[in-house]
Amino acid sequence: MQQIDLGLTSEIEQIQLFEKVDGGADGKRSGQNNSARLSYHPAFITESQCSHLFDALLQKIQWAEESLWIAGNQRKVPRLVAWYGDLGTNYRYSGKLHEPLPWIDELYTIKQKLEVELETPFNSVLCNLYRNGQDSMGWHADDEKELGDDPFIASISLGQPRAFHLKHKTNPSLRHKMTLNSGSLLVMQGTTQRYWLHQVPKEPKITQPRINLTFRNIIG
Ligand SMILES: O=C(O)CCC(=O)C(=O)O
Ligand SMILES: [Fe+2]
Repeated sequence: MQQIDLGLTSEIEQIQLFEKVDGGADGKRSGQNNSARLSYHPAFITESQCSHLFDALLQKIQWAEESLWIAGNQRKVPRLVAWYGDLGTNYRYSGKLHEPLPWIDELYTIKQKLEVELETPFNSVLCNLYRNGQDSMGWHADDEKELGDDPFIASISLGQPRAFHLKHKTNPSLRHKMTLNSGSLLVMQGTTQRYWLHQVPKEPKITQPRINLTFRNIIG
């Protein structure tokens, strides 16, 4: 495996945390798992590495255009996507089951760094390319059954900073907005996917591309 230096881990900083906002924990869960926790590490990948990594991923990832059938009409998904992972980590998105592409060095290196820093395993990554501000991802939760209960998701952003919104599934007064900068890591854990939705809204004025990598652990 090619070694890629992703920079100093001492720069990691936790600045955001949702705690005990759900009010809906089922009695089986206790302690930390009861909360929807979000932590943001603004410089997980150093600035000097970001542009090199962005260019490599833009070129090497097998970006694909997906379509969705909505009420009998075929609609293009407004971004390019690719799914990488260990053999067998099949994942359903855009209404289709996807088999993983084999790891490329850059993605594998980030996966290993995340596993060390966050002390949790990842066996796959969903890659999204937002070509400009017309590309987006609508409200959803990463709550597919393949991810198990309360999945731990590590989201790396490179390139154009984009807005990231969260809203509680049933309490509309609970909302959170943030910007995901280049080189940042956003960790979503606890009950985030159970009680919250997230989106990357369109920002029509934006002309520059962004790559987002969400590392996941597919179970079984
Ligand atoms: O692009 C992002 O920041 C979010 C991506 C996302 O929510 C997903 O891949 O499920
Ligand atoms: Fe998501």
